[in-house]
Amino acid sequence: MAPSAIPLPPNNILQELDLESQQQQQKNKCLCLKFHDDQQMNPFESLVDEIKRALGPSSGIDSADVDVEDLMSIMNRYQSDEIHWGGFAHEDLSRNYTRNFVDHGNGKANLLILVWTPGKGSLVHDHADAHCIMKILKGTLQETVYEMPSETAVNQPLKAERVSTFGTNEVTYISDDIGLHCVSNPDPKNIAVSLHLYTPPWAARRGCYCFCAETGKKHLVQMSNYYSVHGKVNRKCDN
Ligand SMILES: N[C@@H](CS(=O)O)C(=O)O
Ligand SMILES: [Fe+2]
Repeated sequence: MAPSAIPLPPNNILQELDLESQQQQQKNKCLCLKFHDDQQMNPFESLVDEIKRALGPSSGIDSADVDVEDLMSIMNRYQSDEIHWGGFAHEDLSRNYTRNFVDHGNGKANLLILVWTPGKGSLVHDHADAHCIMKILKGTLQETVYEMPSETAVNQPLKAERVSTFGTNEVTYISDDIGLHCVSNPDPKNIAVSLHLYTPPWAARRGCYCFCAETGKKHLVQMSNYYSVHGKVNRKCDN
């Protein structure tokens, strides 16, 4: 059917043919534009776009209805290639790892690329009541999960539940309902890189707690400062 913006003269075949060809040209133009857009987005950018669509529009920050399995399968489908995300991944061997901001997921999330120094890792920490999905983009990461200590426990060592190793392209999930964790790069020579989706972005707003494994004592750490933002290094970063 002809679009209402272009009225079709019923008895003029030439004009009708002309209109059909105009419509076809318009369709081709649309396809070209779409193709052009897709061509401009590399597969990592398409992944970010897909994550944002899954998170939904910026209608409210609370992601109680977030579909973790859907987000995990979106992240699983992406085949990591450094050429796609290398611009975000800043390494700094003077730190255990760098936190590089990629996107805020329509205001509902924090999407970060972390670059892990060989042999170094994070402190034991919680995730500020948010979902955390992690995909390994390069190398290997080791995760130790601990039981969440009870609020009343004083001077009690944390209980380690399991240690897992994840290789490139693997995806894993943690939340405070599962427990605490720490992550490290076991490779003595090569960096590792991971993509982390936090939703809602509570850690960036409120910070998260780091725990001493021997005593269970915790302290709040601010997580709102990034080593780089959209690929550009932030010289004032202090965490
Ligand atoms: N959740 C940590 C990284 S990891 O150890 O999972 C962070 O955002 O710094
Ligand atoms: Fe974590």
